[in-house]
This record gives sequence, C-alpha cells and structure tokens, in this order.
Amino acid sequence: NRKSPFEKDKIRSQSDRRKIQQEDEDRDHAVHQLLRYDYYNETCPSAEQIIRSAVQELYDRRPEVAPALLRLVFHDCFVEGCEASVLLDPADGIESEKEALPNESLKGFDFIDIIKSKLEEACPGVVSCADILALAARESVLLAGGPFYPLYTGRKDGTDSYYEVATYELPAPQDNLSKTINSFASRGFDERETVSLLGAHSVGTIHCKFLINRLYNFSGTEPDPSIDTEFLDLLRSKCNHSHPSSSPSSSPSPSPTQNSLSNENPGMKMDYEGPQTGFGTLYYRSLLQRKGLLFVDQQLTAGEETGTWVRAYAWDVLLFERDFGLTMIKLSNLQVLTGPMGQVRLNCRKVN
Ligand code: HEM
Repeated sequence: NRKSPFEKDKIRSQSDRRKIQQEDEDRDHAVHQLLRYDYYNETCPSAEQIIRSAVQELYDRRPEVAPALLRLVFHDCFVEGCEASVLLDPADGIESEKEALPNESLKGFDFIDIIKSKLEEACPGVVSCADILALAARESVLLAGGPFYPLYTGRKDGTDSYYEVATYELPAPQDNLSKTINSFASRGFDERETVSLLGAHSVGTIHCKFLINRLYNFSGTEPDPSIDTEFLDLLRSKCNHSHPSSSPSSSPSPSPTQNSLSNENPGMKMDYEGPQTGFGTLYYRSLLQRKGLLFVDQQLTAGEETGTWVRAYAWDVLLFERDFGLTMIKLSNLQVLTGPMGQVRLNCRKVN
C-alpha cells in the first residue's frame, strides 16, 4: 500500500491544515475560557450599564462620539490585538501608536477617559481599558443605527505601544483591493468579513485630504474614473484643491453622524436622503452608484467576490447586520490578553 509522493504530499498538507485548524480552535477555546459573558458580574456588576449610559450621554451632546469610538476599536485591535495599546500616550521618549501616521486623525481618547473615570469611581481598578473600548464601540454601533452584538469580557490591557506596526500595517485609504484583502487576511478576515467591516464607513467624517487625489490628480491630471461624474463635481465643490485639509461630507446621511463625509467647517455638510435605519445599506448602495468616498471603499466593487457582497449588503439589511455583528465580535476578540497576561490600567493613557 505504497503512496505516491503526490499522495503523501496531499496527506501531509491535509494533516498540516488539520493541525493549523486544531491550533486555531485551541487558541479560540483558550481565549473563550478566559473571556466570558458578564466577566464583571461579581466584581463590577454595573460595568456594562455604566458604559452604556456614558456613551449615550456623550452621544446626546456630541454624536461624533459614535464614529470616533468605532474607529478606535478597529485601530486598536488591528495592531497587535485588542489590548488598548492605541490609548497609550508617548512616555519616556518612546513613540506611541497614537503618533503613527494612520492614527493621526483618531478621535475619542477624551471620551474613553470620561467613561474610564466613571468606572473607576464605581469599581476602582477592575474594568480594563480594552473592555471599555470593545463595549463602547458596540454601544456606538447601536446608537448609530447598526446592530447589537453580544461580547465576551475579561480583556486585559497591554503594556506596550506598537508605533511601527501601526505605521506600516494599518490599511491606507488609497490601497487597492488586493492590498486591502491581503491586509485583512493577515488578521484572519476573509473577503466577506472585510466587506462587512467596511460598512463601518456608514458613519463619521472623512477629511478631504484622504480623497483629494481622486478628484484632481489620480493619474496625472485626471480624476479617478471610478467616481460618478456628478458626484465628482459635488466633491470638488466641497473639497477645494487649495484646502485639502477641510472635509466634505460622505455618502448621504440620515442622521448627523451617518454616512457623512461631513465637514469640520459647519455648513459644508452633505446628507444622504434616507431612512433612519440606513447603517450599512446606504454605504453599499453609494458604492454601487460609484459614490464611494475613499478609493479603498470604491474598490470593493472591483472584485468579483467583494462585489457580490457589496450587492448583497446593499439590499439585504438583515444579512448585513448579522455579518457585521459577527465580524465585530471577531475583531473585538483579536489577540486579546487575559488573566495574568495583562493588567487593568488605572489610567487608559499610561501603564500602571
Ligand atoms: C481598508 C481599511 C480602512 C481604511 C483604509 C480606513 C481609512 C479611514 C480613513 C482615511 C478615515 C477618515 C479619517 C479622517 O478623515 O479623519 C476613516 C474613517 C473612519 N473609519 Fe475607517 N478605514 C478602514 C477600515 C475601517 C474599519 C474596519 C472600521 C471599523 C470597524 C472603520 C471605521 C471608521 C470610522 C467609524 C470612521 C469615521 C471616524 C470619525 O468620524 O471619527 N474603518 N477610515
């Protein structure tokens, strides 16, 4: 019963795959044994409620809190996992993740400080900044009209900041599709999950500097041919060549925060005419109309598989909500630190 080299190879690669799969399952299992639902049940039973009300209160006064917190969790988890390293201030001359170019326009650090101080008042030294980030992003999605998704808790905070990783590994707005797919694949996300995650761009502000090249000098002096021509005129009227740091408003927005390529300059906000429940669908529909704001967004329609998911999410709200929720859970569990592997920072900006 001798096997040919080809068969042996096949068997080896099958067993390798099984081994990798087993390792993945073991790791997931280990993570989930230490992370669990209602981790603070005994140590700080009101933790999740405190975070929920704090985000709600902030949102009532400043709706920009929702997109800011949602973006923060992505930038944290994508870089060496969800251990709140993005929140660390520079210390002892060591550069922090915050200072890395892709993180330059992150907002919401002060919102996290406010939430943290409420938790420290109620249960000192118990709730980690990494859990605050994950839970606050979840509440933000809900407030912005997206789905609720259940989250485990028990993440611990890290002690390192990864300036280089943040600089080189966070995806960029001008990336083409294959670069984006590879970048997300390196963190374990397939194409469907990548398309669903980018639905987060349903809300928030995009500054002109991230799309100005598409409007004027995409290839030489030409604009990006993938932009709808009327939309191009509109964007050009909002994003003046000489003021690339101003911000136009993104896709049509049903609420002050949704789908807006909104402008820091008030009065230059462009809203979608759409139902209140547009989180997700309106973003994908805008892509189908060639009205994506960032090149990276519009590129999702350029691939066969990604294009299929864009079309599916544009019309099937429930499918989008289910996929987005599941992918946010996966994002929020990336390389978490649990038990003695990390600490609970007393101040999210500094290690203890
Ligand atoms: C290919 C991947 C991605 C790229 C290149 C990218 C890039 C960007 C850029 C350039 C902005 C505009 C920032 C500004 O003008 O200040 C932005 C905003 C935003 N991004 Fe992404 N992003 C990506 C994926 C994601 C993911 C996966 C999420 C969340 C799950 C996310 C959430 C957001 C949110 C909510 C905003 C609005 C932030 C605000 O208004 O404060 N992004 N993104």
